[in-house]
Amino acid sequence: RRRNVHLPPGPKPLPLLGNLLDMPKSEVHVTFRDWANIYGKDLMKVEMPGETMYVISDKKVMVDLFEGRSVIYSSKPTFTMAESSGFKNGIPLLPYDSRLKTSRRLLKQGLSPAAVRSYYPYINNRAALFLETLNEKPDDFVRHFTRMAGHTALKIAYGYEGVTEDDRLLETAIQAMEYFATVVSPGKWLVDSLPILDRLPSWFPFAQFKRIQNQSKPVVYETITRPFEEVKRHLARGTADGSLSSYLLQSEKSDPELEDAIKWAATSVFLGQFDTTTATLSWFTHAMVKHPEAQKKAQEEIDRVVGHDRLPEIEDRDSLPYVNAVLKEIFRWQPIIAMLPRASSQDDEYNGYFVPAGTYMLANIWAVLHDPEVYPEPEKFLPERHLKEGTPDPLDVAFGFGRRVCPGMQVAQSQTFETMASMLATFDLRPAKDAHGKEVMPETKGIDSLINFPVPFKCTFTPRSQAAMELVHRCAEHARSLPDRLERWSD
Ligand code: HEM
Repeated sequence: RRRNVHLPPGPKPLPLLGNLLDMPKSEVHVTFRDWANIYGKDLMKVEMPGETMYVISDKKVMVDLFEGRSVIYSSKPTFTMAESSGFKNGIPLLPYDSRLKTSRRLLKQGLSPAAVRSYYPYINNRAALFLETLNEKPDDFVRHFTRMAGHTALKIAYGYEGVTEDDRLLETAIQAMEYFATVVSPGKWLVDSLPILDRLPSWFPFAQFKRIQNQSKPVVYETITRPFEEVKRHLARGTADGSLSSYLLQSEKSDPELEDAIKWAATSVFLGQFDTTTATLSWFTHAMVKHPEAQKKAQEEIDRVVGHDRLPEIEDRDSLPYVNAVLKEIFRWQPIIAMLPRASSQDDEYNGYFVPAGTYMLANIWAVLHDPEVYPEPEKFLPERHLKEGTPDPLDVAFGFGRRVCPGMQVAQSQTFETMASMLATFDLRPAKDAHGKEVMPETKGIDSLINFPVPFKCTFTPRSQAAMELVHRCAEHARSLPDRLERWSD
């Protein structure tokens, strides 16, 4: 019926196996970029057993489809493995249906610009407490990032206090996130391409995936239910503060389905925040250790603009263009989500190519952010490129597009900016030394997972001065003395 309409080009598939044998073990986004340079950046067809993927490596096509034709391209592929592991109602996995639209509406209210501004004082204070723990136990810096982001996420989502060293809620959530990263792994689980396998009993030989599902479910259930029930108890007693879930429970009409959507909206804030923030701040630390010249420039800017009598705050972002350029370059150089999965929900045609309903669309945002024609020498960490007029803003790509754009992007940018600027104001970040006193530069390599973390590395955090540490203690003391309530700002 469709004359002059073709399927997109791609590497030659084998019968049944498709391109499975051509797939690399790691850094799939790099291989897809290389293939796109041969077969086409707009749409490229990659065949997997039971699934045909269209890979997009061009920003204009992403914008055309995900924003211009968002009614067709805002759905998600079915992740059977993740759904049966307890994440069925998780917002990132929802198809584009009425449940998703309700969830996005709730998140829009809960993370509105005014709501996010109401979190600023809390995020600023958390940074001061973080710096104090960093000074006490510098080797545990990644763990401190996770606890700071986890604490902030619990506060925003539930108004929850008291994350202590052995806090079960945070530990359970970390476990849930680990399960999420395992079970949402495009191409890893045969059951995603052959959903009928999901009916196998867990005792069945080779049904290891069923056992993972059974282990994940109670962990996910506890993560979504326990803090939410606590909020409802606080609301009944009149002691709840302005957290996202207490605000939504009060402002929305009482209805079990809506309550379930609020519960999952709060969970998605909680789970959406701490791994992404930890990974971004880990790459920032890595970049500063390897690029002392960029670190020095950022510190000079902070010293000049903010001075030495206070810590930088989120509100200083516009006055610190170089630090802001460092932030942009981190999100460009090491996007923590390299590829975005989407699905088309009806037949379509683009640039002469046929896109059948239900096609698995994969946006290679890493390829866009590493395009040498847009970002010369893309492998290099060069914050200066963002100070040049006309350089496309990587933040427009790193947080996704259209109706599925990351709803937490303002929170994410606020917390990462505040933490980066405060660390630079008070510490020098340097490579660790070996037994002979020689500096050991960390290798720039990501671990192979859903979220792009750097491989573990060592470094040192040296206080920039005695006065800087006194400032940290003063600010941390002040943060501890404040009432820990979130007061909601009105829109
Ligand atoms: C460092 C930071 C972060 C990055 C780089 C990031 C990036 C992304 C990306 C690329 C998407 C997919 C967008 C798309 O498909 O077009 C996404 C979705 C999402 N993010 Fe984030 N994110 C970050 C932090 C956060 C935070 C702090 C929250 C919560 C407060 C959050 C909540 C979510 C949720 C709920 C979704 C699913 C939205 C949907 O499917 O409709 N993220 N994020």
